[in-house]
Amino acid sequence: MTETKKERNAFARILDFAGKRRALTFLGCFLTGLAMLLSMVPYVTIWLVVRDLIAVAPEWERATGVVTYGWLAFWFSVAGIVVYFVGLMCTHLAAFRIQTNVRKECVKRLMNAPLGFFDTHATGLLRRRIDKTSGEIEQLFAHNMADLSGSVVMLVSTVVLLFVFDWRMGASCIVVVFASFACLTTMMGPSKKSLLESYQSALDDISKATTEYVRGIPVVKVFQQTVYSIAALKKSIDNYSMYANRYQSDVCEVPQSINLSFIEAAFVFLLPVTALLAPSALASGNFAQFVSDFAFYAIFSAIISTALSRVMFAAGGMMQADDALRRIEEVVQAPQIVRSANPKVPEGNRVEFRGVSFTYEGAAKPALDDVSFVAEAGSTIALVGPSGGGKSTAASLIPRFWDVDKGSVLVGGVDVRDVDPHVLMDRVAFVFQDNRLFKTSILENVRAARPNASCEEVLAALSAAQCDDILAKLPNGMDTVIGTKGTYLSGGERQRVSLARAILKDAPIVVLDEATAFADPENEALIQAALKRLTKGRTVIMIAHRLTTVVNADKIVVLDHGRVAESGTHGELVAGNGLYAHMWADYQTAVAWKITREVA
Ligand SMILES: Nc1ncnc2c1ncn2[C@@H]1O[C@H](COP(=O)(O)OP(=O)(O)OP(=O)(O)O)[C@@H](O)[C@H]1O
Repeated sequence: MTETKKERNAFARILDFAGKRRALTFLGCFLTGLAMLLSMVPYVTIWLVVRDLIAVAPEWERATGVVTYGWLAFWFSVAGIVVYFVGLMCTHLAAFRIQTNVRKECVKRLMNAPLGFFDTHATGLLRRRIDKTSGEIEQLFAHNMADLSGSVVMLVSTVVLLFVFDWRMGASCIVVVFASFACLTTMMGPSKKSLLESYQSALDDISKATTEYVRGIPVVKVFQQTVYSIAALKKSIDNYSMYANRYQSDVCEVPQSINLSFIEAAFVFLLPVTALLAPSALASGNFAQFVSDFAFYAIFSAIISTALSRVMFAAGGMMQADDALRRIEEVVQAPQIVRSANPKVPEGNRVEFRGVSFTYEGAAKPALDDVSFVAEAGSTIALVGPSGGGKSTAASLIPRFWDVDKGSVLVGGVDVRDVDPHVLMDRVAFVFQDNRLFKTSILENVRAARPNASCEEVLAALSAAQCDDILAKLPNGMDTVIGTKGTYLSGGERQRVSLARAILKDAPIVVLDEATAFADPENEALIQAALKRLTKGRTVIMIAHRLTTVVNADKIVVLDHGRVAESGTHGELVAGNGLYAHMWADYQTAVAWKITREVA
């Protein structure tokens, strides 16, 4: 019951995207229904011609109405086509608006979704959903609904007409309607619906597995894992193939073939009944009338077949479209960054975590549990700790990639949830571990941080980020498009370009997540110089595994299992002989071992 209500709401919600054209959907359905009625008139006129001919046989010249019937058939056919065309125009106009608005809404929702949402929702899959599903929705509102309403009108009016002359012959034709509806119900029952859902999910999985496989090809080649690496992809293909086969046989082949057999057999049901009734018609002397009635039912049995197959295909289309509606709803209902009704402006650039707890959706344990620390304005605070301790999670809560479950993250004394998202984004620059550069020029990549920056300002930022050597070796300097014609950047080079982006942004708070992660020694020196330039006079929250980069931090916060294990300066923590002191000792040993090996 609740499910039906929910489904209806999904349909109504998507229909809302038609805006002022909403009424066109209904008008279009009405007109296609009317067109079906008009298109049935020629069948009636055919029967009228047959009836008149039977009545005057063999004096055919007395059948004077034939020409009139011919014209009637012609004009009603034309009217039917015109009205159908206008009806489809209406549904298409509404469907195009729905499709455009659904796409716009999806993009808007995704733009406003917390960045963390994209960690759990593959972007390729989201794109596929928006592209494919909005196409299916267009199909639903432009064709399926119109077809279904037209077909239902055709079916209902045929059934009514069937009882006009002889209810017994009519009933013999109706048998097929019941039998076909039984098949339709089987086709569209709850189990088939869940089969369709599983089939669509298997399709999504295959797309995800293929992307992962293609992405992982370098790793596969390096580790010679050709057999194992394809296992996940093969599993998803097998799974898809299993559902595709079941969908084909359970939903498509069996019920459809049974249904089609019934449809084709519509005429056959009529024959035995006619044979049974014929003797009494002969005896009563009304045989001519009886034959003309038979002609009527013979003609309308054919229409019933057409109407039923139309309903069947339209209903199948509706079932698929229904599934598409649910899929797009997931995007349309993507979580949104909640904007405060009364946003406050942060005063200063102090960052504070106050009793922060956060659990990822579906995770058993919190990633952060009652975490508190302060980064004073203009100071550098380092987050260190074992892998999985919660460093990246803590960093991602500052620009609201996620919102906290408990406690608060404050910037300039204001809870980040009370700051306008644009103001917050202007205040915080985030340098990711895995730097994402667009496939465009270096100029545009850097300018993404401040679209109105001049070329000189971009050049100055690139220079401050130690990118002069990169520009010098590229054919068109900063106008070179990255990723084309052999212009690929190394991990360290990409890192420096993204640091230039952060420098250009000129935000007073900088969050650095593993900024030197991909650097070789030569690049690391350059990155350190760029970082020095970027972090000067700003509040810096940095995550680093190389402990040498955090030695000079004003404060080091050690996160372990989502809790603050200890905090203090490097000297204080080493003296404290706690977790950090052990990590430092291990790090020293590792460095000494590396140097020894290099010297040897
Ligand atoms: N998107 C996610 N969904 C569910 N759990 C997650 C997600 N991201 C991280 N986690 C979990 O949250 C915990 C903290 O992870 P986080 O990445 O913040 O740790 P970290 O200290 O930065 O680790 P590392 O040093 O390895 O990068 C881990 O247990 C991790 O498995």
